[in-house]
Amino acid sequence: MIPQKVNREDVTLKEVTPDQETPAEASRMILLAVDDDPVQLEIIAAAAERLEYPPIGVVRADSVASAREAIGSCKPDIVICDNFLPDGEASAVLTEMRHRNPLVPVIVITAHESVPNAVGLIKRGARDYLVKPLKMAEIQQVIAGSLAWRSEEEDYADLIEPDQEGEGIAYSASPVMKDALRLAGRAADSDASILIQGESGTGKELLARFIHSKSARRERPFVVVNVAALAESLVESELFGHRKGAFTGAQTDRVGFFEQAASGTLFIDEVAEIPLSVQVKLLRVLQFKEIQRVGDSEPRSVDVRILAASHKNLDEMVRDGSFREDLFYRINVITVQLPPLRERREDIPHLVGQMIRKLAAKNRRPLEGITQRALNLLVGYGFPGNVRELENILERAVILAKRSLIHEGDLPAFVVSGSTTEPAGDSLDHKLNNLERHLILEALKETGGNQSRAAALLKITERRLRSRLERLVLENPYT
Ligand SMILES: Nc1ncnc2c1ncn2[C@@H]1O[C@H](COP(=O)(O)OP(=O)(O)OP(=O)(O)O)[C@@H](O)[C@H]1O
Repeated sequence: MIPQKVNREDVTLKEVTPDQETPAEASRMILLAVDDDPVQLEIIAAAAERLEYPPIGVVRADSVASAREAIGSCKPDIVICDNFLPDGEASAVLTEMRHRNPLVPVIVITAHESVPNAVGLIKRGARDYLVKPLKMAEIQQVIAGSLAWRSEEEDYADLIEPDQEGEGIAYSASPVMKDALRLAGRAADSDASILIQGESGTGKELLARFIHSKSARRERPFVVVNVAALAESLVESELFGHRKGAFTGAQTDRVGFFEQAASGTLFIDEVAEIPLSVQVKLLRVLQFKEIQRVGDSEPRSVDVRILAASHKNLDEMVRDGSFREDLFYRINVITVQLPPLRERREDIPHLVGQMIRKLAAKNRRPLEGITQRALNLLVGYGFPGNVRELENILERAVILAKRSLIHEGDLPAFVVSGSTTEPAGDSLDHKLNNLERHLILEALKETGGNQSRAAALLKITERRLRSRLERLVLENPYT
């Protein structure tokens, strides 16, 4: 069975003014029912649809494969899945759901004799189980219980506590992130150089500021230099300064970043971009704590703590000779690896809360929070641009929102239909895919989902548009 697509018209709020909006409309949910027995599917659907609150749209699937597809395309808020399916077991559906969005409750249907098996699944993250033969009242109870559990866990509007400033590193529940923060906190007070690695937008600069603020140098300057933003020929003079007349264009003496950071911390962002010829000079600075301005014959002593960051794999660069091994060991006394956001999805609700508060204040918008459905879509999105991308998406939503909560319709189309759960966000191919996805979705939105007109807008044939949609694992969310 091809997972039956829920009609987004049914589940998306359209133009609803704050006065018209009821709490029920604000939190319309999607239930994915997975069973190869059509009778059981009907019982689940009837039970769900008869629940008065919250209103639920039901998507049906009859195999692991079609459930996987539906999880990707329909972004369920709750899953009820039979333990045994023709092509596999509920555990496969549970794994897929937890990978895509660990906050979505999964309920397993089991025969009486297989209850121990279902209990095993609960240990692996399933929310509850239902024993056959299914009874409407029990299904409704389990659904209501699971969703109540969700709102207890994630009372999103309340995440925005009045006394939170919304600045700084957000609280994290992710074990990997906690380890990274613990390590950074322990190393902060030493003078050791720290290398912060992580994809773009994972918070490397924010972490560097955190380390500085926890160090004995906190009252001294924190200076940031982004090497990628400097012309290659100027990296040396920007870092170390220059004397008047040292080269064409050096009209005055200039203090470099090292001297600006005297007694404080210098954060060298995109350290991998330092040309080899300057790397050897940086190594000398770290060894002897002396810098030499370009055009100067005398070295000057400097006392600076170095924090460096890169989204590139410096190990690999050392191996291929584009980064000096001795410099690598100097700047890498301690390495803190920041995980991509898609690997710590459990932190998204809290980040969202903190950011909405900050952005609402910044943009002077009376925003109170986000609907459960909209948050659910964010948790399920891939975030190739990590926390920075989340912040950009929320800023747009805060500005667009017509009501006191951010709704699904305030999120960009690529989040709603999002298929960016693919790995690694840094390659050119990945970025191009995202751009293409974005442009296609914009065209589809503009034409109300009409593919032939969207293709005309994009100046490609409809056939080509269809093949693009397929290649990008994208479906037309406006049909
Ligand atoms: N853990 C976090 N808590 C709250 N905000 C965060 C967190 N991580 C990142 N941000 C926010 O996301 C944005 C990007 O963070 P930052 O500039 O530190 O990332 P980066 O890894 O240095 O990016 P790049 O590699 O592109 O320089 C910033 O606005 C920052 O405040």
